[in-house]
Formats: sequence, C-alpha cells, structure tokens
Amino acid sequence: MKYFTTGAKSALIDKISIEEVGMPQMVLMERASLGVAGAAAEFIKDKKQKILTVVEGGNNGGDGVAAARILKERGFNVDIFYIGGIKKTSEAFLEQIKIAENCGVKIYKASDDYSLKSLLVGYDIVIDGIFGVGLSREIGGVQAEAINIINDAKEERQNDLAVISIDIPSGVSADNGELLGVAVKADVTVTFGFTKVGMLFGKGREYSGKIILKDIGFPACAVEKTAPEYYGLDIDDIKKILPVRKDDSNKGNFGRLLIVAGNDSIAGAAVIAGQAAFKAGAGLVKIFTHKDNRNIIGAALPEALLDVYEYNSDSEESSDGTNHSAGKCSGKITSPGGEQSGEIISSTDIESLVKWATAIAIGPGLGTSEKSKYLLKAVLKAAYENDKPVVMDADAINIISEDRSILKNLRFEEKKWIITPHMLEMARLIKTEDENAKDALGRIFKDRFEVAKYVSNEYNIISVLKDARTVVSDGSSRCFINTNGNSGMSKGGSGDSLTGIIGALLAEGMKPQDAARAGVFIHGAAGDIAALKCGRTSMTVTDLNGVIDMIKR
Ligand SMILES: NC(=O)C1=CN([C@@H]2O[C@H](COP(=O)(O)OP(=O)(O)OC[C@H]3O[C@@H](n4cnc5c(N)ncnc54)[C@H](OP(=O)(O)O)[C@@H]3O)[C@@H](O)[C@H]2O)[C@@H](O)CC1
Ligand SMILES: [K+]
Repeated sequence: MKYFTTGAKSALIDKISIEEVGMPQMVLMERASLGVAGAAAEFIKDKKQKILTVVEGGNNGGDGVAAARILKERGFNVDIFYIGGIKKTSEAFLEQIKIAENCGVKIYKASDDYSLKSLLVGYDIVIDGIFGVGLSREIGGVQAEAINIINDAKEERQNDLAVISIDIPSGVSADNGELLGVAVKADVTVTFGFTKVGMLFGKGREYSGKIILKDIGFPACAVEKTAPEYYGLDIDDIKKILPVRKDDSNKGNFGRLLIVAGNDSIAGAAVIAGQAAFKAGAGLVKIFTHKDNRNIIGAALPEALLDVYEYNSDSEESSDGTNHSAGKCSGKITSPGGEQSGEIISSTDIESLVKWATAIAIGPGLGTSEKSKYLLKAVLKAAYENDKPVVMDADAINIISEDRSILKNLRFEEKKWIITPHMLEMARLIKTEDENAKDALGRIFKDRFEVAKYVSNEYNIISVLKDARTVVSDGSSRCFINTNGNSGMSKGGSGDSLTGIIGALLAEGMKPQDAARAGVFIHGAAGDIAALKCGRTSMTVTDLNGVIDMIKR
C-alpha cells in the first residue's frame, strides 16, 4: 500500500517529524535536495548545460538553493534566481542561501534588477523551487510573472529547455490538482515522501510530467500519527484480497452473476459486461435482456445463460388472452411487490432470477424509459429482499438520479451494494434542485473525495467514482485512488467491462469494498496490457476484456 498526501497532511508530516520526533529540519531538507540533485543529474546529459534554479523564500525555495549547491559541488553549471516576493522568508531558506553563497553559487536577485526573462535565455534547465506544499492561495504578482516566463520559454524552446519541479509544480493545488492561478509546467517533478494527491488528477497530473518519488526518511511514527486518508494498492495488495481459485473446484464454486443489461435496441453492453465477467473468473453468467438481443448475445457469448423479457406493449394479445409474439416467453407477467404490473413479460419471474444469482450487475445499455425504470426497481427490490449484492452502472445510475428514492428506500445496515458513476453521472446523482449538472461537476473537481464519500453515506453503498484516476469510497475518511490505466480506455464500453469485472468478484463472494477496489485495479491493469499490445489509439474494450485473465491469481 502507498499513501498519497494533501498539502495539509504533507505539512503535518513535516511538522511532526521535526517538532515531535526531533528530526532536524536541515537533515530532511538536505535529503530532499540530494534527491532533486540526483534526479536532475540523471536528466542532464552534458555538464556544460546551464541550470537555473528559480526560488522563492519558503522551504521549497530552501530545497532549491540546497539542490543548486549540491549540483555545483558535483561540477554542474548552476545558478540561482531569487524572486524575493515573500515578506516572511523561512529560516531554513536563509540558512541555505548563506551556505550556497559560501560555496560560491551565483545568486541573481530580482531586487538587484536582474530580469528572469533575459537571464533564462542562456540556460538549458530550470529547477522550480518557487512554491511547494505551503502554497495557500492563488498566485499573482511577481511569482505569477516568473511562472509565466518559465512556461513561455518552455513553449518556445520545447525540448531545448527542461523544467524540473521540486516537490510539486509551483501553482498546482496539492489537494485536487487544480491550478491556483498559474502553475509551472514541468517535465519532471521530484516529490518527497509521498506523491501529492493533486499530482494525480486533471491539470495537476498534466503539469507534473514524470513523477520521481524520493524517500527522504520521514519517520514511520510521524506518518502513522498523521494517518493519511488517501492510498493506492499494487498488484501484490490486490492478490491478497482476491479469492483463491482452488484446483478442486467446479463452475458452481465461482459464483453466479446475473447481468441485467441492454434493451430492445442495445445488445453490445450486455456482451461486453458478460465477457468481462467470465474473464474475471465468474463461474456462471446469466444475462437478462430484451428478447430482440437473443440471437446476438447467443452468438457473441455462447457460454452465457440467457433469459429474455419483452415489453408488454411489444406483444399483441389475442382475444383469448394468449401471447403470440413472445417467442420463448410464456406470457407470465411479473408484478413484483405490487409495482405497476404489465411493463415486462418474461418466462422467468424476476424474483427467481435474483434468487438464482450470488450477485447482480445492472445498468449497461438498460435505457432510461419507464420500462427500464420498472425493470430496475423490480430487480433492486428483489435483490434487497433476498439480500443479494448488486453493482449498478450507467443507465441504472441515470434512472436513480431522476428518482433517488429508488435507492434511498433500499438501504442496508451494511454497505452491500456498489455504484460506479463516471464524473457526469455523479454530477447528475448529486446535483441539488437549484444547481445544474455543470455546477455539480465543478464541485466534484474541487473535492471528488468528499463527493464520493457523501454518496457512499447517503445511500449506504460503496461508491466508485470513475475518471482517469478512479476513486473508491466506503464512506469513511479513507479513500482508495487507483493509479493504473490509460487514455486508451476512454472508449465506449469501458464502463460495461468494469461492471462485469466487479459483478464477477461480488458473485465469487468478495466483500463489496474489496470487489470494487480489486475490480477497478484489474480493469486498469488490463487496460495497460491492452495498450502495450495494441496501442492506446487503437485498443478496444474487447482487447481489454481479452487480457483480464493475465492479472493472475
Ligand atoms: N518543512 C520541512 O521540514 C521540509 C519541507 N520541505 C520543502 O518545503 C516545502 C514546503 O515549504 P513551506 O511550508 O515553507 O511552503 P512553500 O511552499 O515553500 O511556500 C510557503 C511560503 O509561500 C507563501 N505563500 C503561499 N501561497 C502564496 C501565494 N499564492 N502567493 C504568495 N505567497 C504565498 C507562504 O506565505 P503565507 O501563506 O504563510 O502567508 C509562505 O511564506 C515542501 O514542499 C518541500 O519542498 C522539504 O525540504 C522537506 C522538509
Ligand atoms: K515547486
């Protein structure tokens, strides 16, 4: 397991390490600077290349000054530009300036009328030590000017100018990846102790470039005491929570997943979810879909069991009451729990389908018509009454967004169900009456963790907020951030595949929180393998599904 820290948590780890554990600040700073110098040295091909370290007067600047001194001692051609726009400089920064001057490092001060723009022309590498995790508000004035000069020079010179940020690109919010006014666009960011949460999302991710994580020796007790909320898992962590696949087994040992997907004009979503579920290890998969999909799904996924329904309005009832158009449907009308009956006709009633399953996945390609709503309500009600785990995606979420009472009325004591909205679906799900989806989306970008946590607690479920970095919340203050996966997965059907994987893991008996975290991880890892095989541009969700089984148990 690895932690990710916000600005406040990073500062707290620094503080506890220094004030309570007694680590000298200059020791931590020296280690941090050695990390920066080491990473920069690897990046610099030719010692003749000129490096300019641009600093402000906080501890991030202190790191920058110390890194410049270390590089100078190692024979690199390095100078410092000091912006000097902060009134209250840190003591460590001032100490570092003294040491650097004693070691003969040239320091250009803006207060001596040196211009960053003119100076920068003669340099090949910029080290950004303007702001670190102490950035607390929008950047303006001289610091914004310096950042714009660096970015403009980078834009103009592209690969002829390399930019290395210390700890976090100056201007990126460590909490959410938003830009506080302006931010340095780095090629490489050397970060200390823990990757900052803001470097994983949105602009923060883009502006960080390649992230190099350096252990600078924060004591474990200081980390434990701060208890970082955000964490990631690696393949070994995931393997520990996946059920063991015993040799002495049969298909009945690996769960029975009921997938309720598709409608009278969509079949593909059910196929993709079903393929993913088999590849993720489900023993039996039954697809419950509209009768028009029978042949397509039967041909595309012959290993799946199939049960079909038709809409009551599809069928023409003869005067004797028999149904002539239902194919294999017997004409039995399900009316779960006194709901308005007659919307769906199927040979097997919904209660029996749900009872057969060890888990249910519902939503892909379901549509949002009144009939789809009826079907969703009936399945969820039966799942609730029969205590079955459910994963809900896509149109299931869209329907619930329009009538949130569907889910609110089915609250378990424990969090047994999983909901997997992408950002827009989440916006629809949380928007208040006087808010539009765009404003709700803005709220998610500001604090996706809080939103995921809110939905988890509001409905007492596990919430999986899908994005380039998916987060999973169980409603507690802790949140899982998935860091694998790639842009090749941003294609139609990707969400259906995730639903199938999570459904399979639920069907096998995994706890919902584990099924959600492992499902998201496996989906991302399969996406990465598919990208290696087929390329991000051309990979399809079928390619991704095809390699799910490579994440071995
Ligand atoms: N502590 C340690 O032991 C270690 C720390 N380390 C390093 O220190 C970094 C954190 O250092 P830091 O806390 O000094 O914060 P930093 O980011 O340099 O800037 C703070 C200054 O900026 C100011 N300021 C803020 N926003 C502003 C704005 N928009 N516009 C203008 N001013 C603004 C703020 O003013 P204030 O908000 O207090 O008014 C304050 O004066 C960390 O990222 C890592 O690199 C490592 O060496 C490991 C050991
Ligand atoms: K920085």
